[in-house]
Amino acid sequence: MNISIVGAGALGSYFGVRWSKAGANVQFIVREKRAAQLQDNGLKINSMNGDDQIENPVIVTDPTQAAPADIIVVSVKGYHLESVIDTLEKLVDAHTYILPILNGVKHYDVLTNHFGKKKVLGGLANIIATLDDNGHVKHTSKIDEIRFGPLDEGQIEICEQLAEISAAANMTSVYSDKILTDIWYKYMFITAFSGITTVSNMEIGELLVHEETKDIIQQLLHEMRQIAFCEKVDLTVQHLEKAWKTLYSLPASATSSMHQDYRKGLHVELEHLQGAAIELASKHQLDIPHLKTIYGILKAKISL
Ligand SMILES: NC(=O)C1=CN([C@@H]2O[C@H](COP(=O)(O)OP(=O)(O)OC[C@H]3O[C@@H](n4cnc5c(N)ncnc54)[C@H](OP(=O)(O)O)[C@@H]3O)[C@@H](O)[C@H]2O)C=CC1
Ligand SMILES: CC(C)(CO)C(=O)C(=O)O
Repeated sequence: MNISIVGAGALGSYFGVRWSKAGANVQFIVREKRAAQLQDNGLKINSMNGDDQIENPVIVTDPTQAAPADIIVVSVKGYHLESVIDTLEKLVDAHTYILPILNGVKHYDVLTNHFGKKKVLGGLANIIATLDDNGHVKHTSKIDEIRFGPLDEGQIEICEQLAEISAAANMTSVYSDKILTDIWYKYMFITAFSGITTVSNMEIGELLVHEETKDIIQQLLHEMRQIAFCEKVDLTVQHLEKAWKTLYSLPASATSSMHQDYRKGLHVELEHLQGAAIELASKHQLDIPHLKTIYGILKAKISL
């Protein structure tokens, strides 16, 4: 299988290396700075599930020079999505599918508006990873799950092919026949988790102490569930319980990637996650006071 990765950051590099080692032809579509780093240092992953590396990754800076791909994995941050549309236009041909693995849902509208619903597969990732100063992947928990599935009947075959190569890779992969629900479950979870950790600048262990704080998290999850319902995605009470259980299962020092980015002074996906949720709520005239409060405070904090 030929896989192009657009966004060779933490996630794109991690899964790209694992697929490559399983026998896929993987090329990384990158900008000049990342290209230089990959040429100088190679592509390595340091992982609790086993280190791995590609000495000479296939690096492409001009998308018109890229080899045709069966699947283009999009793993940029939400705020960079618009900037890769041009690149994707040069990469997509009649046979190519796009697999986004960003958090959130807003990118599905952007991608399907440009490329059509038949082209865009459903995907998400559950992993805690970042790039170190050498541009190597630091994967810091046992979880390294990529989850994907068809959003359209015509996508079943390509998802099955991806499942086959992924099963041979040293990572966890799940072919889901209810990927839209999975994407929304993750969106509910991450919007609450990233919102509360970033706004408070606190880790999860510190946040699960007082009933009053826990109530805010519950309300955030509940508001996200209401938005999902209006978008015709039925997140059940069991989904809420699962989110709650997951929060309790995390080590006390765990936090969201948004909070980690905030602490490093990096740009955060506020508009892509909480901002987009507020837009959807407003379309459905839903009252979501907790999400709006978190968003309003974060907006002020990140513009400091
Ligand atoms: N990190 C994590 O643990 C998790 C992240 N996620 C989600 O996955 C998504 C990706 O996150 P993550 O991997 O951490 O992000 P990173 O910031 O590590 O990687 C994003 C990469 O996209 C590249 N990029 C941006 N614009 C372009 C462009 N125009 N052309 C080519 N490459 C480009 C950046 O490269 P450059 O160096 O050129 O800027 C960067 O390397 C996010 O939505 C995040 O929320 C989900 C689960 C866990
Ligand atoms: C919660 C986690 C680590 C799960 O993948 C995540 O998606 C994030 O923090 O962005």
